[in-house]
Amino acid sequence: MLLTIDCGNTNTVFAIWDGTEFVASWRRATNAHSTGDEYYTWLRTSMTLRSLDVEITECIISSTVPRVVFNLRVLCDRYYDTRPLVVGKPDCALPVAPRVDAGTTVGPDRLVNTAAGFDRHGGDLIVVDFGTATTFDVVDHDGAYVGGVIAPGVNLSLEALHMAAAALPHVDITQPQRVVGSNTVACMQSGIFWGYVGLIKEIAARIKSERSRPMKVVSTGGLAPLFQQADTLFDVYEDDLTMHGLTVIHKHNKE
Ligand SMILES: Nc1ncnc2c1ncn2[C@@H]1O[C@H](COP(=O)(O)OP(=O)(O)OP(=O)(O)O)[C@@H](O)[C@H]1O
Ligand SMILES: CC(C)(CO)[C@@H](O)C(=O)NCCC(=O)O
Ligand SMILES: [K+]
Repeated sequence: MLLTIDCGNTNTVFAIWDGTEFVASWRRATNAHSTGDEYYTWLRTSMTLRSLDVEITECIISSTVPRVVFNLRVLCDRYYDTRPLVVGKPDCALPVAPRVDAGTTVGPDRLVNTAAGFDRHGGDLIVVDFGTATTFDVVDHDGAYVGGVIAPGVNLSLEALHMAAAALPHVDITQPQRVVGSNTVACMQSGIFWGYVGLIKEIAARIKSERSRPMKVVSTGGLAPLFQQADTLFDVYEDDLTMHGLTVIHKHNKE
């Protein structure tokens, strides 16, 4: 079975792919100090808790945090006796090469989302991922990643307000009933929520107009449904997009 690992700046998701479907997935905080031994004991325990007895024979990793890769490699090598594919490394081929400025290192999560989006929907796509940052990945007609947009993530924006202003509390994102907040929390939630709705609309519209063609907007990440509630911002939402992309890239390298 294949172990897929999507390591973001905030969270790392581990999932097991049996060739047809994901049989389980687990999420933990990203921590560059976690060792291979720790990952293994945690995964073993997590599997036991679900009465899962599977043999992991292959592994693919996407990591936006380079330092974490070393310990994930140790996990694969020591405990599963396999050399992992690491997205973005020269020995991990992509279905279609990105077309960006020379010397640019595209985030592996964006390359994975591109491969996943193209596999499911074909080309001319905008993939919006609500992670630590909110990214827009532009996928050309042939499936190449050709660039995009990086905006501050929703939770990061809320945290920045709290950190920078003494009188602003820590708040969670939610859809406010009204735009005009009548207390501090409601004001902050309005700024981030409606500001984000505007950001998504404006950026998607400008990408479409800059490329002068219709493009499908695919969203992923836990917060996408919250924004979709307020307005029609995306054509489709897929919570498993990044994990799907890892299986697509793995398959491409095995063919
Ligand atoms: N209403 C909500 N308010 C706050 N957080 C939410 C809400 N709904 C989902 N989430 C959180 O959104 C996160 C979505 O995870 P996702 O993998 O998309 O990004 P991330 O883990 O925050 O970032 P990264 O992938 O960059 O590490 C999860 O941590 C989930 O708990
Ligand atoms: C933008 C993030 C942080 C989103 O996870 C990640 O994709 C990244 O670190 N990217 C590197 C820069 C780039 O993609 O152009
Ligand atoms: K993510």
